[in-house]
Amino acid sequence: MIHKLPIYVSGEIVRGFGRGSKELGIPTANFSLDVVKSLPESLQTGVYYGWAKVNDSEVYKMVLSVGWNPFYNNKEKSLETHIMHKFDCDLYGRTLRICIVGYLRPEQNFKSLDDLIKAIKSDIEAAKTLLDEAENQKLQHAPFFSTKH
Ligand SMILES: Cc1cc2nc3c(=O)[nH]c(=O)nc-3n(C[C@H](O)[C@H](O)[C@H](O)COP(=O)(O)O)c2cc1C
Ligand SMILES: Nc1ncnc2c1ncn2[C@@H]1O[C@H](COP(=O)(O)OP(=O)(O)O)[C@@H](O)[C@H]1O
Ligand SMILES: [Mg+2]
Repeated sequence: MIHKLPIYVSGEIVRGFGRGSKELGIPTANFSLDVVKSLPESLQTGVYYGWAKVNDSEVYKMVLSVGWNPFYNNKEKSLETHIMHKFDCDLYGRTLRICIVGYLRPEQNFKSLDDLIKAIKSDIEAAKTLLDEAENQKLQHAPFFSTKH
């Protein structure tokens, strides 16, 4: 069964393997294992799009990867958000809030790093367009993003 969307998740940004920026050129803000374990069982692994906010920033578009990163064969499930905004410094320790709006595709293995990068870039383009739809635009104004913490 596919979990009903949107769902809202928040938590501290922690360190991953450092591959996102160095190997892919696409940084992903990782949540802790505690947050990953708190996800509903029925949220299937794969690639999603939605909205993201870091501490009291604006709300930005994002793409999200949920799973074991088959290309790297990770041992722990991860929940990683690429925020579509250029930040001047790193975000470790800050609070990330995300609204998961829609599903794009299952996680895949790829023949080369270049193919993985191409797939993620195409996810980013798809997410940009989908998030411009009126129904999805509304979600960036959800009360979840405006409450103080
Ligand atoms: C939009 C998006 C799609 C992704 N799709 C895949 C995928 O299909 N297969 C895969 O192995 N990893 C996928 N990843 C995860 C990357 O492999 C991962 O972000 C990278 O290894 C960085 O990990 P790190 O945060 O531990 O450094 C995706 C990441 C993003 C942001
Ligand atoms: N646009 C962005 N989206 C996500 N993380 C970003 C972004 N810009 C800078 N960062 C920083 O880069 C880190 C992610 O890079 P990455 O190489 O995936 O490292 P890690 O493996 O520690 O998650 C984030 O934790 C954050 O501190
Ligand atoms: Mg990361």
